[in-house]
Amino acid sequence: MNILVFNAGSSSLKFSVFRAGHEDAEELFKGSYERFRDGKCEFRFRHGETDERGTASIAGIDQAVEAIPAVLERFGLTVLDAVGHRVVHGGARFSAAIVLDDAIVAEIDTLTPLAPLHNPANLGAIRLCRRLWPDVPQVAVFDTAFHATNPPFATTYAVPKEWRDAGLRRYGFHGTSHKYVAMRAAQEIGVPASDLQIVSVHLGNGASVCAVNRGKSMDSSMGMTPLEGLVMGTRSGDVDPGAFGFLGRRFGLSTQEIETALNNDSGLKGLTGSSDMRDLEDRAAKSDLDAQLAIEIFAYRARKYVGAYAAAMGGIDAVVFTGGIGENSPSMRRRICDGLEFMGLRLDHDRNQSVHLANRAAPQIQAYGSRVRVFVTETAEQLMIARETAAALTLPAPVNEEIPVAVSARHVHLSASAVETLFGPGYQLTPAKPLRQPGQWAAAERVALAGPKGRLERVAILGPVRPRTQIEVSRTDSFALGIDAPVRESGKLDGTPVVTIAGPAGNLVTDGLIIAARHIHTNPTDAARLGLEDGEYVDVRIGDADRGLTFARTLIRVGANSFTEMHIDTDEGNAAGIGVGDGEEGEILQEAATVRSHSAG
Ligand SMILES: Nc1ncnc2c1ncn2[C@@H]1O[C@H](COP(=O)(O)OP(=O)(O)O)[C@@H](O)[C@H]1O
Ligand SMILES: CC(=O)OP(=O)(O)O
Ligand SMILES: [Mg+2]
Repeated sequence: MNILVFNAGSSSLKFSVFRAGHEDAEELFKGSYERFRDGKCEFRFRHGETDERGTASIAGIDQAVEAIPAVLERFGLTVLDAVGHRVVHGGARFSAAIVLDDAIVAEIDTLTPLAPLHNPANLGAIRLCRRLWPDVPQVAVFDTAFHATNPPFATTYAVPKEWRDAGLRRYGFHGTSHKYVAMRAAQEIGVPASDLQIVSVHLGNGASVCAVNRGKSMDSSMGMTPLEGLVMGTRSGDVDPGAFGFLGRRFGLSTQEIETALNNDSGLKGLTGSSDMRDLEDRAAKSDLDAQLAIEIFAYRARKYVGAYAAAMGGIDAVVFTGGIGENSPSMRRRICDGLEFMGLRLDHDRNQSVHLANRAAPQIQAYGSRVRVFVTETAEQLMIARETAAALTLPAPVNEEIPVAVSARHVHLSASAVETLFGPGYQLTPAKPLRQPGQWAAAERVALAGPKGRLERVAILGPVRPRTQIEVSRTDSFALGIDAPVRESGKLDGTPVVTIAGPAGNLVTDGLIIAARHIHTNPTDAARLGLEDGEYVDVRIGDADRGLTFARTLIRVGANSFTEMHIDTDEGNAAGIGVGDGEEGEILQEAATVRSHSAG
């Protein structure tokens, strides 16, 4: 599948063409237009061995969008199967990528006032593509989506209820970038992101810092709009909202005028006349005091947020720099890190100076002995957008990961008091056969189950003892017993039916009879490798060509020491044509389901 990706930022238009297969998306072409000034801009096109740079007579991002079809034509990239668009603001409505149609485009349009520097260009690209290629599916990938996990105490402004009810809240942006670079750092460290506390520092023309706490965005410096937080190219970042009153009284400015000035004429541009960090660094080197102060303010604000997010998460393992400035300015990285030694972060100045970022490298630039790691890596917004676009459009496809499947025959887990009732006071079960889940075993003893319709003999007991007795049978078993058992997750036993367990020393009448919901046990390492999270549901394909089945809604249960294995019951095994001890394996299908259900409703 060939996917064209648009990434319109506030100062640049980046676009790529990817070939997406089962493995990953491969970037065939990468282009950019940036440094727009005096009706011109710089472009760069990379395709195979070709690397073209030059100046084009293109005045702004909207015009650059219009120029792209001709560029694609020139490079022979005319076969497109999908288009992925960066959309900066997704509001509260869009927390995942979505396939575009008229209604969705109209909804995105309503968010334009909340991202005035971005959404118009994002929509411009969407409309152009819908006009040029009406039959090619298009997907929007939102900057805000990664921050959907932010807790209410991070997203709520302390303002009147009526305003909050009307939707005044924090969202956060650059999510695609923060997600990618945090994941990239975790990969380099070799520890699942779910075990790490990472501060991601995206410094482009727009800039934000994100607290990625155990793999999830917890907070970020941008707010309801991409204006809050850091000093940016043309944006002020944090200012006292009291400024509105002052500016109204002093200059008679309207809210609209103040908003526009804070978005377009502030930040580095407001401080120096130029929004471009390269200009500022050149000028600062020539002793330009405005440029020097602007650089100091920029670094100081970023450093404050790094410290704040370490405190917010209660720890920090790594800082990752990315974005045009974060990737390319060693002096800015040094200024931000200077003074953070107190929290165990020490930079190695030589490493910081000699960063090379080809081929998605993520070099570490902390000093030996620094407790906090410091990474620099090129952001990969387009790659992420291509992946999400492919996922949103592809039916579940095997990820080539085989998971052992175990068919669990009926069994019971007993409490200590149940063991005594069934086997006599002080009785201890005899571990006879270890199970694949560490520490668990099948006992030598057996019990019988009795219901109004019938009895099941020689039912296995799995040890060790548990706080509560649980009896797991198949639907067929429940018919045999004459008891209607519910499908439940292990441990969720409230309101479950009563059954009689018969042992050599006595009978126990107890609730806890369930049909165990199918599930996959896994551990944090395997979960990270497989892209799984505790509590989520996946589809799994099992079985041979004749009777193979896809089991939908299979629960993921991550345990610190679990052996990765899927558990189904005998009815499910029979249906898929596999039996106990068959050594069958299942394939997890990609979790496109959540994304697809969005586009349906
Ligand atoms: N070599 C460099 N040194 C310092 N700053 C740089 C360098 N290269 C790019 N930048 C800065 O990166 C910023 C643009 O970042 P980028 O991520 O490309 O922008 P956008 O937010 O539009 O995607 C500009 O301020 C630019 O000056
Ligand atoms: C959200 C945002 O500010 O994006 P960019 O940095 O691309 O302008
Ligand atoms: Mg950007």
